[in-house]
Formats: sequence, structure tokens, C-alpha cells
Amino acid sequence: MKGVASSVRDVLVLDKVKVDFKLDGTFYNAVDSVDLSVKEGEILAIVGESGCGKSTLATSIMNLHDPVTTRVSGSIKFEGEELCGASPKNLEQIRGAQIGMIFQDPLAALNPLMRIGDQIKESLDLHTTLSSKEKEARVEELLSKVGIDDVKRTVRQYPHELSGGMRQRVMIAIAVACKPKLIIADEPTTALDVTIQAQILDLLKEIQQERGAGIILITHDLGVVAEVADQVAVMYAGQVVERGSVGDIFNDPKHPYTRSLLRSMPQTDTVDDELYVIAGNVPSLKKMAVDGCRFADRIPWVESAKHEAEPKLHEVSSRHFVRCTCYQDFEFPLEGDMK
Ligand SMILES: Nc1ncnc2c1ncn2[C@@H]1O[C@H](COP(=O)(O)OP(=O)(O)OP(=O)(O)O)[C@@H](O)[C@H]1O
Repeated sequence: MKGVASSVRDVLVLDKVKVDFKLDGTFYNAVDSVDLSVKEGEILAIVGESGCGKSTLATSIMNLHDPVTTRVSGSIKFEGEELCGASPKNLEQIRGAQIGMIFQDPLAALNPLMRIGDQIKESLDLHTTLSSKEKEARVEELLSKVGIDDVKRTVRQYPHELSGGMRQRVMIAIAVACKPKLIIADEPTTALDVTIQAQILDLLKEIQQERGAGIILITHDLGVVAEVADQVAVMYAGQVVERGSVGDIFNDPKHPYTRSLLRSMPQTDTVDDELYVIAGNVPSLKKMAVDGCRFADRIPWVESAKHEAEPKLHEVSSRHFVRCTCYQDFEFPLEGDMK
């Protein structure tokens, strides 16, 4: 739903969320001080290259990390309730009922030994007081809602009998079965071909508009973001380096990383242009510099004085923020210099 009014309620508010993983006995930072919010009826896209911490952030909201090897701190408020440090019983009630999750690989997320109908019903068993008959009707209604034609047949099938697109539809049916207030979709269309991708995105938009749920959409595909998002957070090396409306990010990107990502996007009207490739990689956790601008290594032509010692998010316009001062007069080097 483009242009969600600012008076609309926040469904989720993250405040200084930090996640560290223990590797060989030492904790390393994977997500650093993330402040984000998702409003009712809003799609927030989280984008960035592989290894930026997008999935780690999402699984922290759902509290899906092993507490022995993972440290999560900060505040994660869902509908005003603090999830960081909440009891397993509380979290159990919220997961699946009030927060639905859609993963990239439905085959891994679905139970291979259980019929589709039973898997959807299981979620209703856990979180509703519907009678058996009502649940059966609801399972069929959900499958038909997500665009499955032969509902009676699908109810009796096992995951391996369905196509990738059908399985993703089933995951969405499970995620929305209990009418959640928030849906977290982690790369929901990455494994699907382009036509099915478009259908799944349309379905997500439809669900969000109909139910007013907030959606966090994790993706590395900026085309998908431009298509469906209201707000965008760009992550690099565990930090949000820029956030703003989809218009801010696509029409007035500020951070060198956001600009590099956009430059590397294929342009349909300029097919002859070579794709710009950002040199370097997202550092691994052990190699990540935690002080200073984490993107500095990838733009070595920018003088160190242009970076902040402790990069902060600066508000450049209402709800549009960018990290570090290096964006201020950032220029790409001339083509010959880049090689
Ligand atoms: N359980 C874990 N233990 C240790 N390190 C982890 C764990 N999960 C993720 N990481 C590391 O944390 C960093 C962030 O990973 P994450 O999967 O969140 O990135 P991502 O942006 O979602 O990437 P992708 O798009 O490939 O899923 C990476 O360096 C990854 O190797």
C-alpha cells in the first residue's frame, strides 16, 4: 500500500538491535544497532548483498537463535510487547499466530511426511479454537485464497508432489492462517521463475492490502523492492546504512552502497550498458572491522577524513536517514580508474 500515512500504528519497533554469534569461543558482531519500524499495512523491504545480516535480523525478531551461541540485545517491540528476552511460552503464542514467516525454501520449511491440509490445520490447532469442521473449511478457503485451483486434491498431497510455486503458496497460506499482524518474508521469490515470482508478489500485496498486516520483505532483488515496497532499509555488514521511502531510495539515494547497488541493477531501457559491479565482498564476521565506516574498504578512493569515526544515521529528509558522512560529496571514479 503505497503512501501509508504517518499516523498509522507501528506493528513492530526495533531499537538498537544487536546480534553477535559465537565462533571458536569468541562473539562476533553480525547485526549492529538496528533501529527500524513497520507500520500496519506497510511493506518494509530489507535489502543488501548476501551476508549483510538480513536473515539474522529476521530470525532475531522471531527469536529463532540458539541462545548458547547467539547474543541478541536491544529492544524488539511487537504490538507494544517486548520480545527480546520474552519467555518461550509467550513467544510460542506469538510465533505463527501473530507473526507469520515465509522462507525462501518451502521444501525445507514444510514437513515432508505430512499432507498439506494437515500442515495448515496444525497451525489452526495451535492458535485457534475452531471446531474440526470449521478448520477444514478454513484450510480450503486459505488454499483457494492463495490461488490453488484444485483445493480438494492439494489438501491430500505431500510437499514433494507440488511445484515450487505451489509450495510457496502453501507456505503463504500457513503464514497467514491465523491472520497475523506481521509477516516476515525472507527471499520468498528467489527460488522461483520470473512469472511465478510476479504472481507470488501480487499475492503478498493483496494479502497486505486486504488484511492491513505489516510485512518485512527480505530480498537482494531491487526490482522486487521497486515493485512492492513502501519503505526500504539498506543493510551493509550488519548495519542499516540507509533507510527511507521507496521514492527516497530509488530517486534520491545517498549512501555510496545504495548508489552502488542501484547502479548494478539491470536497466531494461539501457540493455547495452555494462553492469556496474561493486568491487570486493561483504566481510565475514571474523574479518569485519567494527569501528569506523564499514563500507570504507569498498570505496578506497574516498579519503578517510570523509568518514565519521563513529558513523551515525543522519536525517536527510523526513524518514530518510543515511549512515556516515562519506555520502556527502561521494562520486564514483571514472570508468578506467575503477578496474
Ligand atoms: N548461526 C550462525 N552462526 C555464525 N554465523 C552466522 C550464523 N548465521 C549467520 N551467520 C553469519 O552472519 C552474517 C550475516 O548472515 P545472514 O545470513 O544474516 O546474511 P543475509 O544478508 O541474510 O545473507 P543471505 O542473503 O545470503 O541470506 C554472515 O557473515 C553469516 O556467515
